[in-house]
Amino acid sequence: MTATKGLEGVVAASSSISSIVDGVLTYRGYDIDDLAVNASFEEVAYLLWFGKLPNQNELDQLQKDLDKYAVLPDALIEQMKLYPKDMNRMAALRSAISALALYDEQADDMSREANELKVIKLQAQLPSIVAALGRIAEGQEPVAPLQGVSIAHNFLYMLTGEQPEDTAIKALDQALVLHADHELNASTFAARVTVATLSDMYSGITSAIGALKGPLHGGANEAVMKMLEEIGSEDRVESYIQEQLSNKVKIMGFGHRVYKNGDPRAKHLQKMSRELGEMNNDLSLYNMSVQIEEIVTGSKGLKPNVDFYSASVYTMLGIPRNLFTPIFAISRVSGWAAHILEQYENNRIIRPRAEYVGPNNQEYRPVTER
Ligand SMILES: CC(=O)SCCNC(=O)CCNC(=O)[C@H](O)C(C)(C)COP(=O)(O)OP(=O)(O)OC[C@H]1O[C@@H](n2cnc3c(N)ncnc32)[C@H](O)[C@@H]1OP(=O)(O)O
Ligand SMILES: O=C([O-])CC(=O)C(=O)O
Repeated sequence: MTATKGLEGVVAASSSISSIVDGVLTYRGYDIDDLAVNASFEEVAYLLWFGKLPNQNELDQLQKDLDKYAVLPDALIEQMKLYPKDMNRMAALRSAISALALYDEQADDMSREANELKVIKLQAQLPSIVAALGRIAEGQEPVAPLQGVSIAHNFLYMLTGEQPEDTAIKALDQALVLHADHELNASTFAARVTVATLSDMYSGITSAIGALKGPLHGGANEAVMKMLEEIGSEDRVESYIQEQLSNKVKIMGFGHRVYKNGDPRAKHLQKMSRELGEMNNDLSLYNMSVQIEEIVTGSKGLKPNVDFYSASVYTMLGIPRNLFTPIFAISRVSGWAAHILEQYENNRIIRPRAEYVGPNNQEYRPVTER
């Protein structure tokens, strides 16, 4: 038995949710380039869960269901207020989603019907939790969700307490579409491993949030922004990046396990970053990002991934850095939930083997003889 480090190239599940073939990403057979410019996040979430784009009645019903469940249990809000103010927002989100299961009487009901309802509840509640955590950490009261508006609109409203601009809603909605699913990435795999033991959906999503938090995965978007802040100005990009590269430090937001010729989502986020910069009359973050890309791609051949330009996009939308990865989770919970439903439909426990490389033939000696 020989291990494949990082399971590179190992096909570990069959799935009909999303695919990456020759650098083209599709959700249920729809090209991400098509969905990114034409579909709303709600349509995409429905597509991932139910395998088809919704008609108007189905979309209206989804909106009603999301409205119904977006309101958080009071007890959860009170609990979140007890979290330390300097909490890591992803750790707090992981804890809050785990706690949410305690307030769902159907958490352990494994029927398809109950699981589909949990999908809607989680999609509705996760944005409310992220916005509430953002406000609580700043010493503000959470803002109750609006009814009848998109998740992008509601999230920006709940975070700021103010009606967002249409351009901000559109940009966030597109970012949510782009992040919704991505085949067997680390957090989706974590979710599938957890529920393949026939554990409940909340456990699967909690595992996924833990996996997304790391800087090699979803946490990279915050790490990119930290890097941009450290660089500070366009004239410092070249020296900063060259120094990192010569010290063999990874440049966050670059590289990918599957895409070797570029992530198809990055160009949409780059365009959004430029457009927001032009609108704000401040292209500095965009220009710095382009310079970084030129240097890293030029010297290492590495291309930006989905996390690279999303950092400048979210900052220009006025979102604090420590909420970038939670926003990724607001979108990706749609994909995690679709994968969990798929796993339950055709389940087998996920239990690979390990190649043992430790010592052999050891003999036990009593503690007094060691
Ligand atoms: C939503 C997402 O999860 S997208 C990914 C987000 N993560 C990041 O942006 C973090 C930075 N990138 C990385 O760490 C990696 O590219 C990953 C985690 C995305 C992929 O990892 P792997 O497939 O294991 O690639 P691996 O780390 O083996 O890289 C191959 C080579 O490229 C180098 N490399 C990969 N990414 C980078 C980078 N961002 N900066 C500098 N060098 C890099 C590695 O050091 C390695 O070089 P070597 O062969 O000389 O040792
Ligand atoms: O697929 C991966 O390994 C990481 C990624 O881009 C994602 O989860 O969106």
